[in-house]
Amino acid sequence: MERNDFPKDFIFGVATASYQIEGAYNEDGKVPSIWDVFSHTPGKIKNNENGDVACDHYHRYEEDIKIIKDIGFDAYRFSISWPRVMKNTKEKNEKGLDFYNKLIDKLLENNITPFITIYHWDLPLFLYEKGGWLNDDIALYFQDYSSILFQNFGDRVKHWITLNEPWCSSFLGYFYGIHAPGHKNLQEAIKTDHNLLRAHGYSVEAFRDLVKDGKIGITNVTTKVEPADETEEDFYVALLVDELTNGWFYDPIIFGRYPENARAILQRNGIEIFENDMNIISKKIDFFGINYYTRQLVKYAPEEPFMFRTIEGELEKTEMGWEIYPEGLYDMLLKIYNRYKTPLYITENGMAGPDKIENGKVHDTYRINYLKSHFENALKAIKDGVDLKGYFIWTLMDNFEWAEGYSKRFGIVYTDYTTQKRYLKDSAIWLKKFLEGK
Ligand SMILES: OC[C@@H]1[C@@H](O)[C@H](O)[C@@H](O)c2nc(CNc3ccccc3)cn21
Repeated sequence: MERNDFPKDFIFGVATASYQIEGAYNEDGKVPSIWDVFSHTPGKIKNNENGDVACDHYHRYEEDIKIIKDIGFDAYRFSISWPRVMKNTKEKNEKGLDFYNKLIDKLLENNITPFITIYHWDLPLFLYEKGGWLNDDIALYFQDYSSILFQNFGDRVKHWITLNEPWCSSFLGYFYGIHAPGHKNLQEAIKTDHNLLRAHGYSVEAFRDLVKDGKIGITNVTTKVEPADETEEDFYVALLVDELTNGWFYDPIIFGRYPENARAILQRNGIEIFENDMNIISKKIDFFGINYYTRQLVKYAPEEPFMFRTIEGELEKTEMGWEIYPEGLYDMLLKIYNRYKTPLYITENGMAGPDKIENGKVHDTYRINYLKSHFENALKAIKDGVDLKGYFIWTLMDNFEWAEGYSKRFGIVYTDYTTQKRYLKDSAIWLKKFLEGK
């Protein structure tokens, strides 16, 4: 497989997120986020690490852009830190806007197309203190914030993603409690997800007025859900879990309603489902972003509240314990495209590996094999009719991996956190050769 096997205008990119790489957590007027508070709370993050410094990208962005350029990527997906550009619900932080203006200009100078993610989990504390995603007003606060970004960057940035993975913000942040703000309440998860989708819709509405020649979408985590065994019961719960983890975040945006089986089982468990603003939520988008990593195997378990439990699979796993399952990428690209008939980008795909540095080298052959096999499945999907426009690798450099702190390395570039030096791993060198084949 070569780069030229992909369509001529196919985009290969690399992705990061503000809280995971920037550091400078309290510099130049940036106010706290819920992740600053969560990571400063003892016991929440492995080894009690935090994003105060991270990869110090706030001060090293020029060097990092040089690396992106050197590897040969067409595009770079990054997120804006809401608390870095807004001091409160009304006042902008000009120094924060300046940082992103310099970043965007440097990217364009290097002929790298910027893709902006408006929200990648770092909610300003001043909004959390007003109820955060539980407060219905947040949708309009998000529209105001989005509009400021569109007005400041929309002249140069034409590809926008409203939210990164509302499933994570709502279910990890408000039900499982392993992400900020660490709540454990299913009704809150359902409520926050509805407000996240409302915020998405209001942002799209503003975008159509402010960036008329731009494209906007939303990124969903997209996991292949499979029955653990070939029994009717396992097939049923697989359908149910697919609706709860995938359909719940895709269907409202295209069909203006939540998937019915998941809805029914939530209501049977006394959960209130929300209907308001479905006309806003389903405002037409230009693409879906798919974050694909692995599959989820489920087993019928009537004793469980939602009749299923997740089973550990037998396939080779990454350092996150996630099975390596490239065929699942093909399956989900076909499923999502054929159901929603909306252009797609893979906005994240990658793996955490047992990366060890020796004499400045990291021999991550496993990551080369991972990327190769997932590229092959993406290409197969294109050949089978999926309108797949691009593929962003997660991630540029090792960074703050949320609850895992710095213990998990997803980068194609190795970060030495004591010196802040960056080292191209073998996977980056392989990609450089692959991308040269243009
Ligand atoms: O975990 C790797 C990346 C993470 O660093 C990104 O910020 C985030 O967008 C992201 N989403 C997934 C897939 N979803 C997920 C599942 C379980 C825990 C955390 C994320 C993986 N990743």
